[in-house]
Amino acid sequence: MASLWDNPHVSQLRSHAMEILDYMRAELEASKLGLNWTLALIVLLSIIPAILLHRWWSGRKLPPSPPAWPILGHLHLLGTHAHESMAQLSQKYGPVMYLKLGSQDSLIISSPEHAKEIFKNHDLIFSERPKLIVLDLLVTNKQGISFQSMNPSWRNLRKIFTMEMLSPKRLQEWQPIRARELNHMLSSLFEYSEKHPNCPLEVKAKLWVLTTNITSIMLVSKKYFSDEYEKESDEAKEFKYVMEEMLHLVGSIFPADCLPFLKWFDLGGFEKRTKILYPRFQNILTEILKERRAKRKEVGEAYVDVDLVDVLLTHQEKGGDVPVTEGNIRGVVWDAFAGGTDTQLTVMEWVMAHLLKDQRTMEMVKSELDSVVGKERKVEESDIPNLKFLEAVVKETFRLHPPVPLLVPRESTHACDVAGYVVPAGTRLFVNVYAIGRDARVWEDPLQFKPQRFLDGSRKHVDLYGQYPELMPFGTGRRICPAANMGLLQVCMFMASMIHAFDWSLPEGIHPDDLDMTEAAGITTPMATPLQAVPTPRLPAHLYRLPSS
Ligand code: HEM
Repeated sequence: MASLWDNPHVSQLRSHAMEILDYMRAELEASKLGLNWTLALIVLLSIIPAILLHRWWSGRKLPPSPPAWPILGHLHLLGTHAHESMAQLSQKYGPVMYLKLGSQDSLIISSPEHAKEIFKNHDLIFSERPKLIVLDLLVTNKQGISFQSMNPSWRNLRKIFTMEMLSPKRLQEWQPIRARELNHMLSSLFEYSEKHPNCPLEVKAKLWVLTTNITSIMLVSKKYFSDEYEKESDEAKEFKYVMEEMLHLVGSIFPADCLPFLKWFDLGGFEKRTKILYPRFQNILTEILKERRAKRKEVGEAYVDVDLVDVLLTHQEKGGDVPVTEGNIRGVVWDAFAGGTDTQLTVMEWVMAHLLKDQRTMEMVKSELDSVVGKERKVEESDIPNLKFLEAVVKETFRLHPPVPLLVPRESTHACDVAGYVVPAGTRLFVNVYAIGRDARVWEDPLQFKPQRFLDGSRKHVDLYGQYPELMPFGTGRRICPAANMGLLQVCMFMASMIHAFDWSLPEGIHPDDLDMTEAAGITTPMATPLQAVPTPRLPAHLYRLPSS
């Protein structure tokens, strides 16, 4: 980071002050004034540069900003979809924009160049997460990875999480679980299509069962869900309710976060809901940990870790310089459930919607699948690197519908310079990857769904791992999503399997042009109207049978 003294104005001021000081010293010696006078003058003269420096710093400009209202600042300019409002405002006020959200200073970045500048020059300054009321209430969430400060505990947990859940070796070890659960879903879709030919189903609901089961098996070796909600156990229903409500609350803007004086009023009842929910969430985790500890005790030394909770418990037992606490374990379990479900579901629902809207592209995906996989077997994970067109479809969907459109907000720990503007300490950073993905300066025909752009031309090499600021749905820098590899693998694998095994069509009477492509409001952006589609099997019937049946 450039030091303040590197700035030409500052160093000029400094050398003037030094010259004056030298001159005064010489004069003092010549006039033989007393020591007290000398000291007083030195103190006085050292204050002058500080005052000048302060004036210079405070005279520098904040980034451009719309006219603000008293108290509300710019809050009134944000609609239900903050990323869309911010994208529109930045058309007028530029890609580096300052908003005052109530009392909260906020920096909105909407261009790849400035996103790159921030993460290249100031990633460390912007690596803290904001202190939100919801996190004070959901105490353990702050002790996991996503919302913890950048301290040794965060580093340790991120390392354990990456090595023990997401390393290539681990991903390979979990493969049979993904395959088994995926087969369950394909088989249940087949049964459904036999029993209810030409009847639509909610695509996301099916994918929810699949992704949540896989996540919960990896975390706690537990499969909570079956295909029919009515048949769910009370435990599964409670789990589903608590997770959905928690995600909703974490993604909501509590009015008092922007206007602290509202803390006494709990507008919208968010605090009350959070306080009721938290013990229910803790009860679920307490049960999981109680069962697991009992099992570990029963088996004794011969016990082998089978999932992430086990790994964390082992680290806890071992102790070490950076201990893993009970709160850390609960926090990481929450991170994986929250981070790992809605994000993937959102992008998969949009992939299906775009392909149903654009049947020509759907046919191209199928034709690639038929040539790489054929119709005599199901898709396997080893096929994924060969499905280049599908990969382009997934990238194009991430471009138009990044599941976390403003990334997870960060907050600056020190003042810094961005694009020549001053950004005070404590400023909240929103990188609008939604706006960047639709920027006409960056993308040709930005609003059109054109996967080919990733197969030829200048975007051919763009990947999703945080190296290309024009496309970074997983974020970048120190806080980049640690599970991007797993998320992408699952999205590609599930989409490939669903499209390979079934012909999908829109419900009768819905024309592709009439499909509602609006986004729901929230921290993630699924379709406002959940996608309904009709599956028709396209493989030989025996391929849908489960091995045991
Ligand atoms: C399509 C799938 C996914 C998307 C689009 C996504 C997106 C993101 C984004 C945008 C961030 C914030 C990055 C930043 O601040 O720069 C993030 C952080 C995180 N994600 Fe993901 N994610 C996905 C899947 C997952 C999965 C499957 C898991 C876990 C099983 C996960 C766990 C996390 C965690 C723990 C963090 C916090 C990292 C930190 O603060 O150090 N994510 N993710």
